[in-house]
Parts: sequence; C-alpha cells; structure tokens
Amino acid sequence: MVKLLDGKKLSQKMNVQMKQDVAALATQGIIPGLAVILVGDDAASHIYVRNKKRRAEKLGIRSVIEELPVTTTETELLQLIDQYNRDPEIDGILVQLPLPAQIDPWHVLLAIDPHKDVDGFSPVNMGKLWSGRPDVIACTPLGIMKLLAANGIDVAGMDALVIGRSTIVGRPMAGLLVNADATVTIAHTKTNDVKAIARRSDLIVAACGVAHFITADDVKPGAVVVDVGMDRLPDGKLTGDVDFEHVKDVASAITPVPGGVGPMTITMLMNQTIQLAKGRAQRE
Ligand SMILES: NC(=O)C1=CN([C@@H]2O[C@H](COP(=O)(O)OP(=O)(O)OC[C@H]3O[C@@H](n4cnc5c(N)ncnc54)[C@H](OP(=O)(O)O)[C@@H]3O)[C@@H](O)[C@H]2O)C=CC1
Ligand SMILES: Nc1nc(=O)c2c([nH]1)NC[C@@H]1CN(c3ccc(C(=O)N[C@@H](CCC(=O)O)C(=O)O)cc3)C=[N+]21
Ligand SMILES: [Mg+2]
Repeated sequence: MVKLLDGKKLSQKMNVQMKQDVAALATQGIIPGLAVILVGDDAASHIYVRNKKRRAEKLGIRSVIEELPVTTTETELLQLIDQYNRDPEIDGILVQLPLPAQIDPWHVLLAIDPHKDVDGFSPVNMGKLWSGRPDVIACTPLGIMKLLAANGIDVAGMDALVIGRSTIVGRPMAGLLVNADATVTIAHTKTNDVKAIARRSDLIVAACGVAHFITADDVKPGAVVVDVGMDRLPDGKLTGDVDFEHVKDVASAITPVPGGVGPMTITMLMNQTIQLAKGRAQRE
C-alpha cells in the first residue's frame, strides 16, 4: 500500500504550535509582519497569495500584500523593497517569482535584507545552505523535508533526483537533500534522458511545471515521489508534475496535488515569519 504524504494534515498539526508562538509574541507586544509583493499575474503565484493571506489571518500574522501591475519597473520594485527593509514592523519580505521580463530577479534578490529574506533566496542565505550551514531556508523544499521526516522517511543514502533547477525549488531542494546525506542529481531541460535517471532513483522530486511529466513507467517500484507542480490540465483542473493515479500503484509514498507540498510551503512561510519576529522580540 502506498503511503499518502498528507501536507494538509501535517500543516494543521503545526498550526497549533504556531498559534501558541504568535500568542507568546503578542504578550511582548509583537505581531509577526509579512510583506508579499506580486508583480503581474503568474497563475501559481495567485494561488499562493490567496492561500497565505487566509492562513496568516487564521494565525494572527499581519500580512501586507502588494499587487503591482505587470508594467512595474525594476526601480519601482527596488524602492518598495527598500521601504519594507526599513519598516520595523515587517519581519519577512517575499517577492513572488517569476517576475516580468523587464525586472532582473538577481537585482531583487540582492536588494532584500538577508535578515528579512523569509524565502531564503538571497545569495547570503542560499550560500549558507550550500555551505552546509542553513539559516533561513526556501519554504517549498523545507516543507518537503518536514513532510518526509514526519512520515518516517530518511533520505540518507538515497539516490535522489530533483527535476528543475529554479531558485524557488530545484536548487535549494538539492542543497537540503545533499545536507541530509542523499546522493543528488539535478535535472533540467538540457539533461540527457531524465526518465532513465528517474527509473533508477529512490526519491524523485518533480518540479518542472509540466503536467503529468512523471508517469508510472518512470518510477522504480517502492520509490518515494514528491510532486511540486501546480499545473493546469486542458480542462482547467489543477494537477501536478506527476500522474498520481498511476504512479501511486508503483511508489511507496507520494504527495497529492492539491494537499501535499502546497500547504507545507505556506506552513513553512508562516513559521519562518514567526521565527524572524522572535528575533525582533529578542533585539527589542
Ligand atoms: N507547491 C508549491 O509549493 C510550489 C509549486 N510550484 C510549482 O512547481 C513547478 C516548478 O516551479 P518553478 O521551479 O518555479 O519553475 P521554473 O519554470 O522556474 O523551473 C522549471 C525547471 O524545470 C526544468 N524543466 C522544465 N521542463 C523540463 C523537462 N521536460 N525535463 C527536465 N527539466 C525540465 C527547467 O529547466 P531549465 O532550467 O533548463 O529551463 C527549470 O529548471 C511549477 O508547476 C510551479 O507552479 C513552485 C513553487 C512552489
Ligand atoms: N518567492 C516565491 N516563493 C514561493 O514560494 C513561490 C513563488 N515565489 N511563486 C509562486 C510559487 C508557487 N507557490 C505555491 C505555494 C503554495 C500553493 C498552494 O497553496 N497549493 C495548494 C493549492 C490548493 C488550491 O487550489 O487552492 C495545494 O497544493 O494544496 C501553491 C503554489 C509558491 N511559490
Ligand atoms: Mg491506479
């Protein structure tokens, strides 16, 4: 029987502790503050923004959401980031990726104060992760590690395949896995026969953004399959990078979409915002 890696259930469990943490901060007069900046109209970003607004309200975290037009200039965005860098009531800043073509994401990542970089994407935090000294960690990969651990899955010694090399998922995912003693392959569009690598992997993390890219034929019996994708089928239905209906008969454990990685991403974002607010409480 396949084990369902239920991110919704684990998130609900973690909400209890997070509520207590927020209440403890409130007695010190501190409300965790999160600034979210969304430029343009990426579909997956909109799902994310809607769900985290809801979750922040439930937990008592103050979230400020800036939705900027697709024509926003890099200068305008950098000015807004600078405003939140200096705002003492904002603990975490998150700029949604991808950004429109006129904005260089590297300039944006350099502009975010690493102490407020709740996504862990800034070069300082990414460098710490790859130096084996993680600080603030990218929320999606961190949520995946928590979900695996909570289900008794130890990645040490596993042959792991990460499909995708983005700043949001692929790169930090690979860093976390190697820190946890997995042997990691990172695949991308120039990879020669990713499916052959998938078939010999003990763990597959699919984050390529291609609906049902991984099918049952690509999975070794008993492998663990994590689906990061937030994709649309031709009929408009939300689905993942994995053909869940068939892969579930081959894998030993699998994440559903929705209800797997997505809720954990939000849980990690909330938790890291709370942790950053605790840092503020200590300084004050
Ligand atoms: N559930 C959640 O919490 C989250 C979900 N997502 C979803 O995860 C997916 C990936 O997101 P993100 O990393 O931002 O996407 P990007 O588009 O930034 O990156 C996709 C990566 O996949 C690689 N890739 C694309 N097609 C193939 C292929 N056929 N074979 C091998 N590699 C391929 C690309 O390679 P190359 O570099 O060569 O172009 C690239 O590195 C999306 O569906 C997104 O919506 C994202 C973040 C969080
Ligand atoms: N700087 C930055 N950081 C990100 O972490 C980031 C980003 N930019 N850009 C967009 C992607 C996408 N992403 C999602 C997170 C949660 C859900 C989520 O809540 N998913 C629910 C969906 C349920 C529903 O349909 O509402 C689920 O999987 O169950 C979706 C997508 C984070 N991303
Ligand atoms: Mg079946």
